[in-house]
Amino acid sequence: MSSMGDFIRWTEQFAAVDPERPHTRDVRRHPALASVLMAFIGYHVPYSLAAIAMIMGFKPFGVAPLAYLYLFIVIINILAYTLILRVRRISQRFIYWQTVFQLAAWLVMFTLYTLLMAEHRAVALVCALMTCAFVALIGNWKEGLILCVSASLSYLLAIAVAYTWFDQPIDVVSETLFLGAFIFVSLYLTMMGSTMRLSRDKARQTKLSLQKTQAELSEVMSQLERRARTDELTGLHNRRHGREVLGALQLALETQSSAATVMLLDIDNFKAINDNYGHDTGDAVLKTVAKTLATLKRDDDLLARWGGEEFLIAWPRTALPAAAIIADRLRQAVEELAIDADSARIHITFSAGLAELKPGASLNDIIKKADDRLYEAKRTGRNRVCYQS
Ligand SMILES: Nc1nc2c(ncn2[C@@H]2O[C@H](COP(=O)(O)OP(=O)(O)OP(=O)(O)O)[C@@H](O)[C@H]2O)c(=O)[nH]1
Repeated sequence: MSSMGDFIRWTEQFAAVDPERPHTRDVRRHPALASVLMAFIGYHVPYSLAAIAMIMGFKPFGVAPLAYLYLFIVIINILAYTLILRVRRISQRFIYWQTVFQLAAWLVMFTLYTLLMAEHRAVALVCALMTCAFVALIGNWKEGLILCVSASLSYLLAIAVAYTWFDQPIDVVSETLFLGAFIFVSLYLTMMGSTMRLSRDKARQTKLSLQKTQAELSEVMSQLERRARTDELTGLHNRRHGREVLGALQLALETQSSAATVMLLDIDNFKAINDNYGHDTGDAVLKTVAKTLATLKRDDDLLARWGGEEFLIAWPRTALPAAAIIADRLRQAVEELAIDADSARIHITFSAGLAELKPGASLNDIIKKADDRLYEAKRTGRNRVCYQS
């Protein structure tokens, strides 16, 4: 872990609600109970244990173990507050409850240490300062201020109790200086922490909105890309994308020993449909033909709208004679269509030309060959498939 940020992120992940088991660590339903537990884990238990240990005379190395213990307590507080940071986003009520228990904890802590071990009062205050600083970093200035004021008041109260009822000697000047320094530094840290938090939140916000914009942008890009490859009317591949797929198919033939065939088909007398029934009916006919061809094709067959009332089909792993059989089946399927238009039923046919897709040959030449055969089919009576065997 290289920095405090990494540490916070790690503990946030640690404290994150498990989406598979949302009830775990989800304190939304019981903020008060969760807050009591948190306060006990964070304050009362370690402070009480420390106090009990020292009351029982656990001072094998003088003051040093006490300092380590404080350090341990501060680490636990940091973890507890990191959990709060997580929970804050869920329940604002939680943080209020937490603050109430913090006030109680300060009172218990200062009173205990001031009464039992006056010489360690300063250590307690330094730990309070560290906790304040951490709260300021993850919380907001209000919480930092509440902590700072409550710590100062607890300190004053503890001194008053020690002086009045326990006859402890009090050095007013040094106590005042120490408390003044505490208030000054903790307020400074609080303000600094809140500024840091604000800018961190802002950076997080900016990052989120950037990520959102990026996601929207890539969605628009993929939509545009899809549109650039698709024919709007029929939903089939358009000519540009069809050509690309055809090129790839031809390239693949160089390493395969199989054959592939291309077919260009053109709906017969389509102009008459437009003229007699209108452009919308013409569009509907195109869509019906496209749908019929699409339902009869295999997954890796290429079907594209080549332009106007012209379509291109390419069959991989299919030699010319086999393709001719498939083409004729398609021709029959389209011939059997009955498309409703106004009060009439439209019957259509298509003419088609086939050409073998050969590796190394020019794609334009191959398409031209299929086109020549298509016009041969038109010339020789339409509703037929022509190819050069
Ligand atoms: N409704 C509609 N018509 C289109 C579309 N694209 C092209 N056309 C029309 O298709 C007709 C094609 O007519 P022609 O090229 O003369 O061919 P044809 O009438 O099919 O005659 P043959 O091909 O010789 O059988 C033209 O009237 C075009 O305007 C389209 O997207 N929708």
